[in-house]
Amino acid sequence: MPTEPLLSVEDVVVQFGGVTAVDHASFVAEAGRVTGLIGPNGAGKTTCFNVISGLQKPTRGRVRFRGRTVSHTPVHRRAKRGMGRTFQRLEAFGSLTVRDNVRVAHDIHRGLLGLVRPSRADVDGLLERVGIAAYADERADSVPTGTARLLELARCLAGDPRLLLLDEPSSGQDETETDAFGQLLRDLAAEGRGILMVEHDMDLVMSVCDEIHVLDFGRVIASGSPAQIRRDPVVQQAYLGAVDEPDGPDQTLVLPAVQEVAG
Ligand SMILES: Nc1ncnc2c1ncn2[C@@H]1O[C@H](COP(=O)(O)OP(=O)(O)OP(=O)(O)O)[C@@H](O)[C@H]1O
Repeated sequence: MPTEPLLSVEDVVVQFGGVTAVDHASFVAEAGRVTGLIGPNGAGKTTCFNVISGLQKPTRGRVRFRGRTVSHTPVHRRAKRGMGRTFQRLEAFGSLTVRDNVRVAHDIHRGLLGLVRPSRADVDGLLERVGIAAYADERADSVPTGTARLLELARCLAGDPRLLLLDEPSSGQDETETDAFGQLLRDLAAEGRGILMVEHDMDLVMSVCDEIHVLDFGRVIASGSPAQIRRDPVVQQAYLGAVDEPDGPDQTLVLPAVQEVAG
């Protein structure tokens, strides 16, 4: 009998007044795989993340996670069931050290504030895992943006999630950091975690994802492997069409991958 995917988004619609932000979108994210969710600015990616994590109720459709429908389950219960999320904006406590931020996240996730403290080795192990141990004693608001993004990931991992929802996790990272980050994502997936990532860095998306879903005007216009997505004419049109519009990060980042194929 085929097993159900870790996460399924099924025929989800989200309307904000007259704006249809998500338009009958269906896609899955599997355990042990890195799944990319890409699309031009305003395509509905963040709204999908909000529906999946529980910040936004779908107008219609449903979300299934680990075999249960969670469309109306509160955020904290989804988190408890194994859903972890990082945000585009940084959420860490600026006046605390990097180490204490992870310690607090650990306490919050385990719901044992003040009763069972994680050991320093547990916390430092997470910092080492994401490659920011050297910043352990720095205030969170003093570290570079790329490091702050990795701190978000460490805080998320403190909850030992089965599914990680990562919203533009590599922004602010330089090329070396992004390469290391890609390897970390592969390692996390190899442990059996599912990763669903919204990301504008197409080199990272194409090198690290097992599967990619492309949104445009709220609709899923393509799903497939990086190679399939690269050569999909509908995807190329969605991005090439965006060239006529004001400059945004999507266009410059995506076009090289598309042109590579065209050439
Ligand atoms: N709370 C809201 N109220 C009204 N419209 C909204 C709201 N949130 C999002 N939208 C609209 O829904 C559409 C999808 O937005 P969303 O932020 O999900 O796109 P996105 O793909 O994440 O974009 P970006 O890549 O720029 O972050 C856009 O037209 C946006 O203006």
